[in-house]
Amino acid sequence: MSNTPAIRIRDLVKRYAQAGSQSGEGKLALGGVSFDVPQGQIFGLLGPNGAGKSTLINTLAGLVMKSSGTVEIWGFDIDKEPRNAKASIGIVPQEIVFDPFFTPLEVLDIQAGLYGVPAPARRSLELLKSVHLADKAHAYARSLSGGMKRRLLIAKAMVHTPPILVLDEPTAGVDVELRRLLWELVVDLNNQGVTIVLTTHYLEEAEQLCDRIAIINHGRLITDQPTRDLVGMMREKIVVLTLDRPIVAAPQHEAFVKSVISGERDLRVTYNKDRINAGDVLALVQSLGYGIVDVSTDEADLEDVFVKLTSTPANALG
Ligand SMILES: Nc1ncnc2c1ncn2[C@@H]1O[C@H](COP(=O)(O)OP(=O)(O)OP(=O)(O)O)[C@@H](O)[C@H]1O
Repeated sequence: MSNTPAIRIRDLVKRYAQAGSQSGEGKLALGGVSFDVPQGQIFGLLGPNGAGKSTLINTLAGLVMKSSGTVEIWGFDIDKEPRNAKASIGIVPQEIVFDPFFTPLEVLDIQAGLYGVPAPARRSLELLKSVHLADKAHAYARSLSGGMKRRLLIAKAMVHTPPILVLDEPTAGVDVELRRLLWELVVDLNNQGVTIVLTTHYLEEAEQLCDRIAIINHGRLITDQPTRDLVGMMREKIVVLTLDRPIVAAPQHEAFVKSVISGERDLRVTYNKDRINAGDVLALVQSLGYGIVDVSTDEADLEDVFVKLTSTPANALG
């Protein structure tokens, strides 16, 4: 298992059947996606709404039947060895669903039973401790706060001690404090050797947390890189200048990626930060006889990369 990826996805296609459609043409949610999730990493799966993230995760969870392609989880093909594949992955769903009349301890015991974990091997209390819910072990699930329920979902996904944990939008709509707690939990689990896959809308957190990021858009993989490299891709910086008089023509330079007049006296220059710096840009503008009244700069981050990579319009997918 040492070099096998935790998850291996090849040419994954999912076309949802369209109700009432006679043609067999449905909604193409995944149009042939291939990538690996390396073992031991925190892997971020990002994409705009409707990109296909949930479809992909639900395929891993066995909740969505793929149309074609192969998926291996911990080396087990989900078609050929579904039980082993299922035993190797824990999924934390987006939706919170519990029977309100069970206590957290019962929720975990029942889930362990469903996974065939024998009673002596169950770690329900230990899991509750690890998600800071030990004091709620005997409370009704309905009495838990939203944040507690989310933590219980993480514990529930771990009852069979899977080597891979997948979290679908774990922090959507939760407050900053709880978000931090959830991320700490994720990092703790990862430090214990669990490979983590998560989807999130919070790019700043993905940037801080994930070792590697894949971005999908319109059902296609558009990038899959170490986070460092992805952010490093943005070699561009922007400086916005307000000048002392109307600009006749936007100054150009070979190190400028773009130079545009953004207002009568405003100039917006995108430049390659490996080649020149903001001071050089200012000096160039001044050398053309303009006085500079105001300056601001903009640093690229994952958000810029994301916008840049996902701003392409939908292609032939339909
Ligand atoms: N059961 C379904 N039947 C038909 N179309 C579906 C179904 N589920 C999802 N889709 C469509 O497939 C595409 C991908 O949806 P999916 O939920 O996987 O995207 P997502 O990236 O998870 O989006 P979000 O971030 O909004 O959850 C969307 O166009 C969606 O409308």
